[in-house]
Amino acid sequence: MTLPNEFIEHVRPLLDEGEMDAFLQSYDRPEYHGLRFRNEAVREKLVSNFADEIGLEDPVPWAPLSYYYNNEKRPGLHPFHEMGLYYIQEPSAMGPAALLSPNPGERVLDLCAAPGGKTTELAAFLKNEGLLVANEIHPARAKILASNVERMGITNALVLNEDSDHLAAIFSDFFHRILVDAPCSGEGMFRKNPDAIGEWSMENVQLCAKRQSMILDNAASMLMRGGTMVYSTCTFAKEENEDTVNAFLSRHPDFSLLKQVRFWPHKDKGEGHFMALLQKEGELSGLDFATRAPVIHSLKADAGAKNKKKKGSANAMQYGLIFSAFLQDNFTPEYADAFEKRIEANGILTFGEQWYLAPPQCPNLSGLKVLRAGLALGGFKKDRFEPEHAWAMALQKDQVLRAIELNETEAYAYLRGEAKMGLALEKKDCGYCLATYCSYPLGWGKATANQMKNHYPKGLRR
Ligand SMILES: C[S@@+](CC[C@H](N)C(=O)[O-])C[C@H]1O[C@@H](n2cnc3c(N)ncnc32)[C@H](O)[C@@H]1O
Repeated sequence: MTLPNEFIEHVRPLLDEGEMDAFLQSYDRPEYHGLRFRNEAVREKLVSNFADEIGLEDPVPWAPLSYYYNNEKRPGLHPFHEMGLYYIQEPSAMGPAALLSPNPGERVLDLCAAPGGKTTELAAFLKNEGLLVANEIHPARAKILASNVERMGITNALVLNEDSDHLAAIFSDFFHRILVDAPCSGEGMFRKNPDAIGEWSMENVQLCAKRQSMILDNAASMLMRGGTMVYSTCTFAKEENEDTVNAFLSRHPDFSLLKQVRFWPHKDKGEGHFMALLQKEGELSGLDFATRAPVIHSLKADAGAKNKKKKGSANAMQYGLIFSAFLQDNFTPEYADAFEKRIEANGILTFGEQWYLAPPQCPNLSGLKVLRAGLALGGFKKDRFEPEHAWAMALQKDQVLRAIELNETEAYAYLRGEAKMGLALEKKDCGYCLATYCSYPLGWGKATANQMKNHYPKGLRR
């Protein structure tokens, strides 16, 4: 691989004497591939039963639930990937969220989040407890972020499409942990993405450094006293790394640097990455203090209010009843009861006809561009409730009354949008059902006497 001379000379002062050869040679070696499991239970089952099938190799030492894999096995094309059982992620890129390692129940912000590698990793730390705000400024990238959040069955995320500046004006001293995975000149990704070499210039390095400082200042104001923040880039440039951090520390004397880490392609099994762990002085408040007035609609009062005027549409109270009936008809009594309790605690958010189970500690959403707010449950078509794919991805097989287990061929057919034919079901077994493979959800189906109709979203079909 041919690297620009100016880039090589720019990196040289960062390396020890004699290290340059090893650095340059690393560009002619194949890249490392990594994946990260959704949670510990999935990790255990897939490592025990499917390690060969998905090409698992050694664990990635710096990130829980993570493994190198053999790319010839193409785990990104396996149904497990669409089922959100793992996320394909460059191994070094797993470092920043692992360094931040938030605790369940905390309020966490991923400020520059798309496509969602680190968001989904932070979610694994949070175990769906606490609030995860995932923000991305670019609208198309924010949509990809939202779909990855849904694929991974995350129920406590608020996905926003905002400029960091606007968020800073709203969320002052709000988060326990913040990840700033800043836009950068991407030098560390040249081996993985050689096209980026052509876009590299010293002007761009300077431009990125300026933008990073602005984003970091925004993040600083959103962090609670005592909270921690990780700043990360996938570049080598000192201007975007140590210099940015040092300039930040001199502008913010209430912050201290706890740790600074660099990954190098000739020393570590991953691409180039930089991360710094920073802390705001003071004591971290408990997790139980009230968040600012949440805009949460109650199940019975506000839900469906927008539709009240529509001819023939149900009123707010009826929507609540239709939804309760849907819960009773499709889920086990244990799940339905627990879900009603979660509704009482978190509230339901309505966006038009779409219902969401709000994330815990949900902030006031007015004035924010919201793509997802908690768990997308579904919407009302006249007097019927139709569940969202996101809900299926957040379920376990034993929580629903009807699940239809598919074999491998049928699982691939399901992901293409095909129905499963040849069933002979009794009336009680007809209705919404969870299509599963290896006992994990693929998505919704709707069973009639002789077939399961496919409800996999058209936009996701292969
Ligand atoms: C390095 S990428 C993030 C990768 C992501 N954290 C992951 O692990 O998948 C940086 C992202 O920041 C976004 N971005 C740039 N400026 C921003 C700003 N002012 N506020 C929020 N996001 C911004 C870019 O569009 C880009 O998607």
